[in-house]
Amino acid sequence: MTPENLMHLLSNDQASHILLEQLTNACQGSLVIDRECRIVWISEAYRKLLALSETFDATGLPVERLLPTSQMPRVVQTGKPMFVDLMEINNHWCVVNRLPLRNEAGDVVGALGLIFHNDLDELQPLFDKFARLRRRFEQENLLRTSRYQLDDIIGQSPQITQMKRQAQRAAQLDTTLLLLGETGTGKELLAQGIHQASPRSNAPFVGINMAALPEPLAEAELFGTAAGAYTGADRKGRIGKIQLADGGTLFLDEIAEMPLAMQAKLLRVLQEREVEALGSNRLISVDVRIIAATSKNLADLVERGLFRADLYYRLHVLPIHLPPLRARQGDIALLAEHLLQTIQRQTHLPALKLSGAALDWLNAYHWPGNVRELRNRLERACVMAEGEQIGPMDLGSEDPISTLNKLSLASAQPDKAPVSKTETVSASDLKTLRQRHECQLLEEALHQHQGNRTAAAKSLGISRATFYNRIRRCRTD
Ligand SMILES: Nc1ncnc2c1ncn2[C@@H]1O[C@H](COP(=O)(O)OP(=O)(O)OP(=O)(O)O)[C@@H](O)[C@H]1O
Repeated sequence: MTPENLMHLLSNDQASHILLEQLTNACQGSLVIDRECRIVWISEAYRKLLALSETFDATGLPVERLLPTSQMPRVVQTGKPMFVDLMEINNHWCVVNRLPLRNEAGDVVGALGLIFHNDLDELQPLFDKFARLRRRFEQENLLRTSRYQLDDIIGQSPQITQMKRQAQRAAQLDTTLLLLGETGTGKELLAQGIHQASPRSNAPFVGINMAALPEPLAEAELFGTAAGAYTGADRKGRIGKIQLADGGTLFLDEIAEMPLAMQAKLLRVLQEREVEALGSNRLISVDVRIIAATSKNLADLVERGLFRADLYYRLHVLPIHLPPLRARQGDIALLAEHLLQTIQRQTHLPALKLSGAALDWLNAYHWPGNVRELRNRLERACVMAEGEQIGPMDLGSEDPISTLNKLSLASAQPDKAPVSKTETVSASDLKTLRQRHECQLLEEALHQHQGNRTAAAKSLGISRATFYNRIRRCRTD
């Protein structure tokens, strides 16, 4: 790709050409990607910095293939520039500036990245400190970052717009938050977005899923263990997630699964802002913002004595409700388009469009696994579709679980799925029927995946935690 071709992407006017040439000369590397995040231009200096061989043609490659941690796709996606970011490229510390490129109509057509690594001597102490900290964190496997911003939450429905507004306001406050929504509605995405939009964005975002860890492990993970208190791997002691999140945000996913004894300890952290590692009698002050999330009805659990009322009130200061996908009809097409682009970018599968019938099916489906399920179904469709369009069958419209959910759709949205006048199905029949079918499907999926729960959950388009909960319920009923 020549600079002329590049200019064709941007505009043909001479002034932009000269400006780009000057920018390229002024820095020690420049890179341009198009809307699909593929490289359309890479300067000679950048090629040298990356030590690319002379014959290697990088144009047309997804930028993440050349630079796996590149933030350029984010710039294309958000249309917002990113100034003065630190990035290590081939053992050189660089200062990177990234700018969106727009056409005459103002639409983002790509992004330009400019790298500086000469004459940065005065920044050397900063680089050294950054590198030292990073090494330490990597060695201790402690590096945690949040990948998402509030802008990454796709949707224009009134429900999602209101939720984003609430989240934006909540980000500025430092209070504890409780995110309430079904599985796959984007609670973790929202928690990360709030952290990024908060004054704590430069500090760690640490997440823990209470449903994914057995009780004894969960306590050590969260509160840490004191040196010498245990034998084996924990002999040296371990920093708990609460302490790791010091200065930043701690995301407690599936909080309803937290054992009662641990709830009491967490309450102390919330009240006193102090943490005591297992096997230690020393209290350490911590400054963390807690964002908890659940898909359960916590108030109901409190009534049944399964969740502490005092902790519930501490957490319930600022609840944010995430709407289920079936209640955001207007967002389904938008999300599907966005997710298809992401899947195609990440997997390099051919670009496919949804047929009208596929879109109708997406809009009519009940979405028990919400956005996560939508993504999984689209991913599968990209692999299964034989033509240039994705049809309803490619999305799994004939799966037993889809049919099953049409039943629940009938009960949830009576105006969308009329029931024959002669049929009288009681709600409890439907519930039992659904549960029985669901248990069968869960067991079948588990069998198909040789007992691997993560794979089984994935094949059903639900989270691992939901899978654990549901199969536990099936086996105890
Ligand atoms: N509004 C949205 N825009 C774009 N992607 C979304 C949106 N909501 C959810 N997703 C995507 O859907 C997937 C599931 O989201 P996430 O893990 O945040 O859900 P969750 O509510 O925390 O699920 P669980 O309760 O099962 O843990 C992720 O890949 C996330 O990026």
